[in-house]
Amino acid sequence: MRILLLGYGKMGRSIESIALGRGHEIVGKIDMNNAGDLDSLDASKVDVAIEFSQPDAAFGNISKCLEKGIPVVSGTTGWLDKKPEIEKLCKKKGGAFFYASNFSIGVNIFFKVNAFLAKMMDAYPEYDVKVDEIHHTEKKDAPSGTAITLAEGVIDNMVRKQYWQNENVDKDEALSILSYREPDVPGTHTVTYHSEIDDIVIHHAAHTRKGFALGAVLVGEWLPAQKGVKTMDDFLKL
Ligand SMILES: NC(=O)C1=CN([C@@H]2O[C@H](COP(=O)(O)OP(=O)(O)OC[C@H]3O[C@@H](n4cnc5c(N)ncnc54)[C@H](OP(=O)(O)O)[C@@H]3O)[C@@H](O)[C@H]2O)C=CC1
Ligand SMILES: O=C(O)C1=N[C@H](C(=O)O)C[C@H](O)C1
Repeated sequence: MRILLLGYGKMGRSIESIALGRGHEIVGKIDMNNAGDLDSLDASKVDVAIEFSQPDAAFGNISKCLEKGIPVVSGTTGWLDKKPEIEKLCKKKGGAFFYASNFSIGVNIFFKVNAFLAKMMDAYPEYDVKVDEIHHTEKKDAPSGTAITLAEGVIDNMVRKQYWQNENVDKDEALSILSYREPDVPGTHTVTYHSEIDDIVIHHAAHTRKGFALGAVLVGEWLPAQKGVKTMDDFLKL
């Protein structure tokens, strides 16, 4: 597979290492310094683009690739207000686009457990629920994309929670997401149900970025044979 890396920071480098180990070729690396090179890129030399850049760069990167007919795997968080536009462009161009807030298999299992637990806890209003996330201090967005997906999983399955806020809020209908930044933490997420009597806690802690990077490469191997807007549910069939 000939892979174009959009974003060559912590994730781009980790994806490069996994991709080379699986026998793939890296045909280009785009970061802030050479972002203009994407405009003149020859799309016939690329099978798939893997995009882990930053919130203000993702939309431009992805739309340029889709315009050129390059399938795109994106993991950048913090730009999702513009995702509907990308999905429209993908359909218009007959292309392939994949987004996930988290590419780790473990987190995607955790998402399913979270939705199941929220449905069960809907019948027990004595429990309040919150989401905590901890990431490294260089992270540009808050809350994390993963925390937002977890919050959406609760809200979709629990009648009493209607929206999330990125602060501690004491309202029955609001779900608090609390964000913490600490050196070197790859990504830790916790969902806690608290009552006067006890706590029920589900927790995922990434030990390294390998799980995110491997997931992105595996999706990159799969996506070029697909058409349309795809998600982890299409890929993993959990
Ligand atoms: N979905 C998932 O599973 C995961 C998602 N992420 C997300 O991926 C993104 C990247 O994370 P991470 O690698 O840790 O961040 P880094 O800050 O380490 O890397 C970001 C990279 O993007 C580059 N960049 C900046 N502007 C552009 C541009 N216009 N075009 C292309 N590249 C550009 C930066 O270049 P320069 O170095 O020159 O500034 C840098 O190389 C974040 O949004 C993060 O939340 C992270 C882990 C897992
Ligand atoms: O920025 C990161 O590092 C991570 N970002 C993703 C997110 O915002 O959820 C995924 C992972 O937690 C690491």
